Amino acid sequence: MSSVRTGVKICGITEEAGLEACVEYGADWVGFVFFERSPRYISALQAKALAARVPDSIKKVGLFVRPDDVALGRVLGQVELDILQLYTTPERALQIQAKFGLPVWLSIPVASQADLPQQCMVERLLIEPKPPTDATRPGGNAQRLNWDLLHGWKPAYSWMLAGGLNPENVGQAVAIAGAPAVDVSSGVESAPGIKNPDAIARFIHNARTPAVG
Ligand SMILES: O=C(O)c1ccccc1N[C@@H]1O[C@H](COP(=O)(O)O)[C@@H](O)[C@H]1O
Repeated sequence: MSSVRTGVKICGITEEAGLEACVEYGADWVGFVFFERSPRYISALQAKALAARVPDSIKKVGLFVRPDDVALGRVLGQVELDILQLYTTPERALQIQAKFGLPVWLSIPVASQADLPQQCMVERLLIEPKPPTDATRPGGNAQRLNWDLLHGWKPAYSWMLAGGLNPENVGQAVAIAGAPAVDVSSGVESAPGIKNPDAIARFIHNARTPAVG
């Protein structure tokens, strides 16, 4: 069992109480969703106000779905982000990384071991379940991956596990999948888009407390 501290990203921050819980309980990254069809969508101006309250020890991640350069430039002109989390093709992700000069995390939808990439050309890959065919967004659906698919998988690049995690299952997910870092949105909410500070506290604690059995 690994004793490495699990990295934690809390995604879809829309208001101060959720952000304060991330700061108080020690999240490594907070995510702002710039995808209008999400219940966690916030404008660049709202993100700017929240970002001003984030200490340097926590990195700010902007989440974009198939963004064009204009949309990215508009947000980045208003909010200081540290990382771009993208739902797009690998080719476009590389283009964006080169053009905007920020580290890129690329979401990889996984349904079987054959979907696990051999290599990574960006800073990190987010390993997530393939969304349901009728989903209106490519993530944030509270849908979990079969963690057994990742058991013993040790890629030579940085990655993170996402999808359907919550305070009750994250310890087991980390133990089975060997995930060095985890990402959560729906699993720490009291309503879509509204984070629950107590759930954030428990999620972060349990992500870093190895589950046994
Ligand atoms: O959170 C959203 O609304 C969202 C919208 C579009 C793409 C991704 C989104 N969220 C990301 O999805 C995963 C898993 O979310 P959940 O914990 O299952 O709700 C997470 O990486 C979020 O960053």
